[in-house]
Amino acid sequence: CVLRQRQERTPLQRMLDHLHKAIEKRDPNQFFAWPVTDNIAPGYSSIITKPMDLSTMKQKIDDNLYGELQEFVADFKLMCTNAMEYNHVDTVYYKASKKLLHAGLKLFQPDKMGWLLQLIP
Ligand SMILES: CC(=O)c1cc(-c2ccccc2)c2ncccn12
Repeated sequence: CVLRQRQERTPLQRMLDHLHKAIEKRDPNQFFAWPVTDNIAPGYSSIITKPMDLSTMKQKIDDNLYGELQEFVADFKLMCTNAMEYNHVDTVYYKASKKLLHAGLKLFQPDKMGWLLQLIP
């Protein structure tokens, strides 16, 4: 097998690592940590066509699949809106996703991102 030498983290990857950690901290129950399975959420895979979760987002950062910040933000929004689509408004999951969405979007605001945006040449 070809030994893949350790790839250097690009400035964008380092910034996304930071944002990913900040989002994880805002999901203390780890509702968004792993893909939602049909076992825990009946019919999920037939209702949600584009699933997304934090472990998948982490893997995409590591595989350098995000070309720019907006692609990361889009996956974050997808993860939250999926939960608001599948779960009824009076569930813990709906409420947690709404709260996480607003907390996350505050993170991405330029003024909050100031020093982070310096990282990208
Ligand atoms: C994110 C989401 O929709 C979700 C996470 C979970 C979940 C529950 C416990 C542990 C981890 C995730 C869940 N359970 C039932 C229905 C929906 N969910």
